[in-house]
Amino acid sequence: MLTGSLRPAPGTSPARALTIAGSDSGGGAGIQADLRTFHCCGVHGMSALTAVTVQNSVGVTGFHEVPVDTVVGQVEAVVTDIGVDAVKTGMLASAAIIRAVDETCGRLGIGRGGRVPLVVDPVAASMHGDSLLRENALDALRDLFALATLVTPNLDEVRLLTGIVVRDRAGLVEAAKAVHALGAEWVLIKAGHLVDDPDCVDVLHGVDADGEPVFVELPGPRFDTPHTHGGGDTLASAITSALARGAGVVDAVRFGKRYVVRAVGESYPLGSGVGPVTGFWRLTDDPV
Ligand SMILES: Nc1ncnc2c1ncn2[C@@H]1O[C@H](COP(=O)(O)OP(=O)(O)OP(=O)(O)O)[C@@H](O)[C@H]1O
Ligand SMILES: Cc1ncc(COP(=O)(O)O)c(N)n1
Repeated sequence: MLTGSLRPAPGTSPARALTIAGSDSGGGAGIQADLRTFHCCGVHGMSALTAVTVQNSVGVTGFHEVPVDTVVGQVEAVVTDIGVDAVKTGMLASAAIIRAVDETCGRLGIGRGGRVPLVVDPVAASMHGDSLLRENALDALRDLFALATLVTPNLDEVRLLTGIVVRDRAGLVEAAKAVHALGAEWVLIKAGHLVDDPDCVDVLHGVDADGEPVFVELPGPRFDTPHTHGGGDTLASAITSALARGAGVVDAVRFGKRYVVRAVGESYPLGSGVGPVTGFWRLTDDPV
């Protein structure tokens, strides 16, 4: 449970989180969703942009990668000056960017073996099925898992990464074991795409301090809405915010699930296609 004011006490600084991800010009997913969620979770948000997508509520018509040196430069600039308490990756776009992020994070003490937790959301495609990852980048993405405190694949990403097709809740557990075997410390399998299940029960899997396997079910309702754009980003960045504020992985994931359930429950239509989840549901009116 995260307690305390969301705003820093006068003269103190809030926890700091960094997203390494792509821009969604429609504002529903990507760095826009991540920064919105960081702010609403009381965390100072920073970004290292990897790609600019041409995107709206109907789909993604193209993307342009940021040069690798500029991606690395953004990470180094903020980490060496401002410092960081947790990092999240989203759309990494290409094998070259993934490998550079892997090397940079390892060198700066981000991820397993370091001081700073790393959440890897292995974004491969948009919810419309448009690719957000260049061909031949899957091996680099799998390699990055070895550095991850937590990876958060959806069911399409599970299939791409492991070949496993999940059809029911038992399949979620099998998927969690298979993805965990790729090297991450913890794995959260998201059940949003299991559309025949009346609920959305995500599964978290890792190993406890005694080396014993741990499985945690994250139950939640399934809302009857098409407007779930950015749900995965909002979940992973809420988890990252909680980690930045000092929570352990299991508590951070429970917080993230509570956060995204509310965001999906209050999602809104936008444009002529799929609207976003409300990552800012925590905002309250300021009576003036
Ligand atoms: N219709 C829904 N009602 C309630 N919760 C949902 C719904 N759809 C997805 N979720 C929840 O939202 C989170 C994101 O899950 P999902 O499987 O959709 O990930 P994703 O595909 O990566 O998201 P995105 O659409 O952002 O790519 C999970 O916690 C999931 O259980
Ligand atoms: C820049 C960027 N990052 C991530 C997503 C995935 O989100 P979704 O699956 O909701 O389309 C996206 N569409 N765009």
